[in-house]
Amino acid sequence: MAGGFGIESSKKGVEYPGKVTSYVLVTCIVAAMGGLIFGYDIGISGGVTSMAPFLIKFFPSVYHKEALDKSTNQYCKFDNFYLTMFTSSLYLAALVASFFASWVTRKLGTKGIHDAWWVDLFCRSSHQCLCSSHLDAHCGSHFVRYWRWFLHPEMAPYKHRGSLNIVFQLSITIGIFVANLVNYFTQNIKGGEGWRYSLGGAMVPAAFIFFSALCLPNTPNSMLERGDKEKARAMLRRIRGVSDKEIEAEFNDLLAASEASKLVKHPWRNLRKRHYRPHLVMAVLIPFFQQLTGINVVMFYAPVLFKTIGFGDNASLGSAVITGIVNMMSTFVSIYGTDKWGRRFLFLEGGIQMFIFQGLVAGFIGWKFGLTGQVTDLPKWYAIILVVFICVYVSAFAWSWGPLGWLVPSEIFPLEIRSAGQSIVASVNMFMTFLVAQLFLSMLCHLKFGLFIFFAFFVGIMTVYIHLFLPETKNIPIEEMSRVWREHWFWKHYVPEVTTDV
Ligand SMILES: OC[C@H]1O[C@](O)(CO)[C@@H](O)[C@@H]1O
Repeated sequence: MAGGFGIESSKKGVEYPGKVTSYVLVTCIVAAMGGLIFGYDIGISGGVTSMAPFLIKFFPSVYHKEALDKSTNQYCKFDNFYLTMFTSSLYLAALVASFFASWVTRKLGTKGIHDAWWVDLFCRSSHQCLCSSHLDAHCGSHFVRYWRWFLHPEMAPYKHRGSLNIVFQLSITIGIFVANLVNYFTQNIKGGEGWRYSLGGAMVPAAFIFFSALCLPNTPNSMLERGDKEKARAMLRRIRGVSDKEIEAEFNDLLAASEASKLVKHPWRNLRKRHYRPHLVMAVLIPFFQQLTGINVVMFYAPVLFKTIGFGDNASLGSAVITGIVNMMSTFVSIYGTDKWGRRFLFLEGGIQMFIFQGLVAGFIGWKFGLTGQVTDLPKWYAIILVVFICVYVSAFAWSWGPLGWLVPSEIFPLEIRSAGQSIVASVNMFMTFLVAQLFLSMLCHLKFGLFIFFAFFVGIMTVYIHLFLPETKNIPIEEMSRVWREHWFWKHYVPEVTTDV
């Protein structure tokens, strides 16, 4: 039964039969393609903004400061409000969209939201054309992108839920890597128009998603929410790949949860109730902290960052490809380990590793660039070590906060507050992503190498926070999740044994 709700399941540790059917796999893969396009957008803009022809065309003042004025303090050479708006505006659009996603999901079901991808395709086609104006609006089509994956945790058998869910993050990292690679090659296109291909390339995954979205099914939960009982049963059977009889227990639990959730008239108000305090706190703090790892400094601005520390054009974009590969490959560690070692272990290990290597990056940059940001010669070994440090930091994020920052929130909400809770997660994530994207270059200019100490400080805090407040959620069916709070040393004061008010 949905955790923290009146009709709590008494079957502690209940096991529902189910296989990883091809249906589950295909559904997860197709849905995860949403991540691909998200990742592409993350990876593409930083590379483009480091390309001279792009800067000359749209940001000539930045170009002059960066390329021509050799006396410039290195920390500040890219600091420009409009340049960061070019990247951050995407996440502002996504923020607005994530508010509507909850409503659309309830009205149209999960499939309705997938089908809204045509909006995306349309916007992407216009994207490249619009690029000839000063600040490309970037299109508000991020509408549903961040939302959709959350709707699927119940489709995976709970013992594999972690690994399957992380396919979404994996696809984000693939998207980022592809974008890095595209930038690396387009920068050399003759005539200086390479950036057009980079930005226009986003249409490819958009088209893929449009066509594949047509085959995505609704989840059983979503069908139940809209009253299609028999269809929901058939879908659950298909997804689990077992007989009618074997899904009976799970179906009845889903049904009861769904009926209970229909009684809920005010999910937003409910979320503020005391026994949902742990959920609310996690919904805000997990995405908040995920972005305060500073990961998007590397993901968005790696080429700009590498140029800042003295790399040439090719080396900057090449190094971004390397961080992209590391990010992608390390996500497999999480896919392998999350259901084996648990969420807490990965969070804690990843946090400690990020803390150490962010400190090293800060120390290393500070050592050569000091407070003035003036530097004359940078030996090759220095550059290599710095890239290695950044890669070790990225790998830690990629097997911890990256995937788990989505996975854990997707599995802790009981059905009756799920859409409201997940709306908060997506909104906080997008808001923080926007802030980091918008403020990074200016913070680098003012805090200098201390910026990496700033992020390391938050990584320290979030690691302690996880240690103290996040219960282990591996191998717990979503319907039984409330017990992890009831058994937690702190949250048990908020989540009583039986809760009746909805
Ligand atoms: O792989 C790195 C990417 O992962 C995310 O945290 C999303 O989970 C993005 O904000 C980041 O750019």
